[in-house]
Amino acid sequence: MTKQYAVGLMSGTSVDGIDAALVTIEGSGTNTKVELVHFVTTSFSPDLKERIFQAMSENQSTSALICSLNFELGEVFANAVKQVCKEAHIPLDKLSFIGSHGQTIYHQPFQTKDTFPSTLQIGEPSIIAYHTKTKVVSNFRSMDMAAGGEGAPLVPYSDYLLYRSNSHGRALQNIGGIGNVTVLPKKPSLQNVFAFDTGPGNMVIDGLCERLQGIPFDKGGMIASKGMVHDTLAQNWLEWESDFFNKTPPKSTGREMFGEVFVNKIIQENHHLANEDLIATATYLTALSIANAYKKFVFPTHDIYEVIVAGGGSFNRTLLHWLRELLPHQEVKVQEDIGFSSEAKEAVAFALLANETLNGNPGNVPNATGASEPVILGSITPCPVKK
Ligand SMILES: Nc1ncnc2c1ncn2[C@@H]1O[C@H](COP(=O)(O)OP(=O)(O)OP(=O)(O)O)[C@@H](O)[C@H]1O
Ligand SMILES: CC(=O)N[C@H]1[C@@H]2OC[C@@H](O2)[C@@H](O)[C@@H]1O[C@H](C)C(=O)O
Repeated sequence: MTKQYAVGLMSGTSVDGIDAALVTIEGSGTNTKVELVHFVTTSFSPDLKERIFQAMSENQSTSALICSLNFELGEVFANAVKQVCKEAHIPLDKLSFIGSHGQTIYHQPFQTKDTFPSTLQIGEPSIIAYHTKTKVVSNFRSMDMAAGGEGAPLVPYSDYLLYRSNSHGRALQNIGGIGNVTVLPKKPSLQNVFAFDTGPGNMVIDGLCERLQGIPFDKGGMIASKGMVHDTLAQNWLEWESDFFNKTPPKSTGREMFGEVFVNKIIQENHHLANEDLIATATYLTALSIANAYKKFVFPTHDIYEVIVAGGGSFNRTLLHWLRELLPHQEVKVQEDIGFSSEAKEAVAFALLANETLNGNPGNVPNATGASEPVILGSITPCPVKK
């Protein structure tokens, strides 16, 4: 088995920037060994961030904007690859491949009266490949959808490879823009791993911070820690999307459900509450949606000893406090407690998924996405020059 350098790129639903993880990787499937060499998060400029949100918005988006952003983001992703390699003193020509998730612009996993089941991640792989002179694997979600899946979540495959335990059941909870969990039973197999989106991660908290305080997020959960939680209000807000919360997994969601419209409704209906009370209640809402999801869909059938939190939400101490209160029988840890990085997890996963694609292995977990079978994910864009 040869050790290769690879970069995983993730730009998530929070639109806070690009996560780039430089890893070494060897082997494939259950023999994969992956090590994080270096990690960077590069922020989007405020103007670019605004245009990405505009492209996602059903009222403001245009085809010209999406077309142009696709190429612009390709360059921004290529720059993130260059930066992570430069900081680690690894020359670009040592890179074997890049796994790029892209920026989700729209995710509609179901047939509706106007739309076909579909998902769109942009950030043109040819531009990334050209500027880095490296092969790129991208467009990971489409093949799973072709096989009848929701195209998300995909990280469960990497969770299975990296975090399975022979001694106890684990829940790996990501709290990014959206919250999603991978359930790894004790001594798991790919057949009994399952996963689903639990609901909002930081998306509602961030939306309120932006609208009420003019700041992108609640650092450390400080604002929420000063506010008062109105728990019946949080229960009511969850009721607005009760179809999603009651649905049996597999299921996935996004900004279409917990973005602008959800946040606007909270603000419109609660003028009388102080800003910190609204942010505190939204923080509780995320914790409650996670705990409710476990009580409904995980605990009845699975013995879970520990919950390991990743993603930006793991830095929100108030959110973790509520999660621990609501899950008194589990140990709620963060990735760092078990020797991994909370921030790099998803970017590492896309390097690992690209490696599976290049080795001809499926990368979806049908119990997580609802696909009819395991399929090889992604599109491969070759290195544009002979190396
Ligand atoms: N120090 C911090 N304190 C509190 N919250 C934080 C902190 N750092 C990051 N966050 C939160 O985490 C979010 C980013 O998380 P992350 O990068 O995991 O999301 P993402 O990958 O964009 O989303 P997803 O996983 O849904 O695609 C920020 O928008 C913010 O809400
Ligand atoms: C369509 C899309 O981009 N979904 C994201 C989002 O962010 C978290 C959650 O919703 C998850 O379903 C998914 O991302 C991770 C990386 C996944 O596929 O596992």
